[in-house]
Amino acid sequence: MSDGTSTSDESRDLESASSDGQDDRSRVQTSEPKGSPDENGKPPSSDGDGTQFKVDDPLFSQRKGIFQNKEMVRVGWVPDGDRIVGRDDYISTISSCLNDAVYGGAPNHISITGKTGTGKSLVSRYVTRRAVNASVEDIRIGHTYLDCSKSSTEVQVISTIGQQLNDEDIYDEDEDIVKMPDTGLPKDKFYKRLWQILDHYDSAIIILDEVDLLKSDHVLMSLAKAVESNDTSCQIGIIAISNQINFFDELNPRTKSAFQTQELNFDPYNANQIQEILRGRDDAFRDGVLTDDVIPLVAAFSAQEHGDARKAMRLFRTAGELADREGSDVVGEDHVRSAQDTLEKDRFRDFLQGTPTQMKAACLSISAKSLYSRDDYVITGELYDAYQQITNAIDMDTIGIRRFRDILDEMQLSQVIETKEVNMGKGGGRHNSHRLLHNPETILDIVMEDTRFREISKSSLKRFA
Ligand SMILES: Nc1ncnc2c1ncn2[C@@H]1O[C@H](COP(=O)(O)OP(=O)(O)OP(=O)(O)O)[C@@H](O)[C@H]1O
Repeated sequence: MSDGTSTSDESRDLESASSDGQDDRSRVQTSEPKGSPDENGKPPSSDGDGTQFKVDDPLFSQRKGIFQNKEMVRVGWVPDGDRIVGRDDYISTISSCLNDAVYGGAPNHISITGKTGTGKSLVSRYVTRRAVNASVEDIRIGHTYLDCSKSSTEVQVISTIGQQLNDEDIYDEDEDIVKMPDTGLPKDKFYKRLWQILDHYDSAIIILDEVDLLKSDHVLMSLAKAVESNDTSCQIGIIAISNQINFFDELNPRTKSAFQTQELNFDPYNANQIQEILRGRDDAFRDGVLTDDVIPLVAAFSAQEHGDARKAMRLFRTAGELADREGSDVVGEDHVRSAQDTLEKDRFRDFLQGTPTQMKAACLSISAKSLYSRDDYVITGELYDAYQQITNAIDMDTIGIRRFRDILDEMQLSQVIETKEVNMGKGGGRHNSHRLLHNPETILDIVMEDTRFREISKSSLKRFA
């Protein structure tokens, strides 16, 4: 279940990646939103940098707070290289693919898959920044980062890329400044303006994150074929990122043939690597505020799914925020546990929002089993029985087992449950068997927020298990 963390101002994050000791002269001036990290990759010390301010109103006093640099535990922050753990091989492969762009040549396209929180975006943005900083004199490299969950139509993609690259006055053949609006032009005009903007650069690295959320892969083909089709002279390198392992295999054949890539699949982290990642950010907090249990516990919670560094980072930050909010001097185990609870509830609320009531009833059935049955895994038929009892108890329509299976598939895809096939022995046949991946009480709390389920309580669930 992706946590949907906002990664706004992504170009700003890319700008913040350190040059790792290299000449930090970016050939491309990108517009810097307020409060962006400085050019050395150091985050702005916006929250609690020790500066003392005097405020006349006695209602408002300056607290010391838990954080000294909260930006460093924001999911989108791109740290310098020595804080990036266990990704040297991927960094090296991606840099080989981008190498020629540094000298004005054509970069290779890259497709990256891997589970959520395995560092795909971070590594892509970090290496891109290094390439931009390293570019030889007079070579102009443009770079953009696009979250396709926010810009998913062809026009949105083209206009967002164009806007991010259109940071200084670029003139067309009639000496007019090229403007890239959000809407209001025919599609071919959007493309024409993008090509005019790209012509301004020798090469461009375009990162398309969550690329599987594009409404159509046509834009991928157009960008990949742009030079060959004489649309632009700019050498384009696309880094396309997806959580879906088969996404690139399933592209339509025309796109696939234009978009030939170096494929990379990012491995999940183990608990030790997650701890190392967190230790690399502990200076986000003031000296001495983190108790010894915090990092191991955050790492243990994130390792429960698959070693998700995104989850770890959010948990780390939220635990600090909770401690901060209650005016505590330290972050302790209890803050991590409360943060885990808060985040899990938020994620479930997001997941269940807008899903049919049937999904909620199905979630209750597996929660009942998880709370009260002895077995970890429950076969589909038993779950369906529990689901039917629940829908009958609250006088709700009951769907057939085929649709119920679809709902279980959706829960599996969203990592609410894990499904495996079991062999029930002679005559028993093979069955899908499911295990809840989350705290059943959390699910219960969220489902109960829907008034239709109010009459079911935790204790009453026992009879459905
Ligand atoms: N190897 C690493 N070293 C240091 N920090 C890391 C590492 N990998 C991930 N992180 C941090 O974990 C968080 C999530 O990483 P990132 O967004 O790159 O993951 P992702 O694989 O792109 O996830 P998603 O598929 O959900 O977008 C970020 O804050 C990132 O800085």
